[in-house]
Amino acid sequence: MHTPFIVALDFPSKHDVQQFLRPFSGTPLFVKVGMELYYQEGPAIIAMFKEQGHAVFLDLKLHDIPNTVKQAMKGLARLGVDLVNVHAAGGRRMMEAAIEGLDAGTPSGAARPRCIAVTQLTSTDERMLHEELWISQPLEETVSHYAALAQASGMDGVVCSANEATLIKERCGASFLAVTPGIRFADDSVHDQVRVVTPRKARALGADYIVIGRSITRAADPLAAYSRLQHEWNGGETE
Ligand SMILES: O=C(O)c1cc(=O)[nH]c(=O)n1[C@@H]1O[C@H](COP(=O)(O)O)[C@@H](O)[C@H]1O
Repeated sequence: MHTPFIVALDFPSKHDVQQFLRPFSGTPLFVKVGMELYYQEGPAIIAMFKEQGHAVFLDLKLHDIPNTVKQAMKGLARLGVDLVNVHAAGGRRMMEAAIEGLDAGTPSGAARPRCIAVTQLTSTDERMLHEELWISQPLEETVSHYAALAQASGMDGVVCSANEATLIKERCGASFLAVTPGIRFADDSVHDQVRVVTPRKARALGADYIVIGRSITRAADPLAAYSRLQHEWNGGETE
């Protein structure tokens, strides 16, 4: 099993990432490669992380017609990543197609990458949901509904705020993964996130994995920030 700490490597280039990772040398991490880095560096950056022994979450949040998602996932499975994602808003058939593509692209003998669905972005609040997206249900119920739809479509779990993890576990069962971004230390800036939770609270609420970017990557001492994350996840207080 991988470490529960997924570090979001939101950097513009391989050079910047290498500089950030230098103090961690020798520590196998669970890294997240998102649009910013992948669109610049492509599959080679995934191969580099795998060679260095890191687990990889390739976060491209696919959301398109079923056939396009299926064919794209076939290619992503060949990269040997551990985790990928889609937007649950793409609907049941799209999510089923994502799994079909992953099954078809996974090399024989290898494990299929796990696939999770974004319920509602952690930058979304209740007002946005109603006034901009025109979703009339309460946010928590919407997240819970999307999680149930994702599960019925064959997903391995969801991306949600840790605030919703308990609800999702009650509805979908303990083994359905809750991967939770929007993680902040109590004294951190929230930036563009809205539904934020501390590492310690995220664990108490039932998160399986926490995704954390700027609180580590922009910290004055990233290694110390990563240690603080482990400490707080394990129930420790920070002065
Ligand atoms: O799918 C994601 O990883 C994701 C979903 C979501 O709802 N919210 C969210 O913040 N993320 C990602 O998680 C990371 C959070 O980064 P920080 O806000 O810097 O900790 C970013 O790379 C986002 O793209």
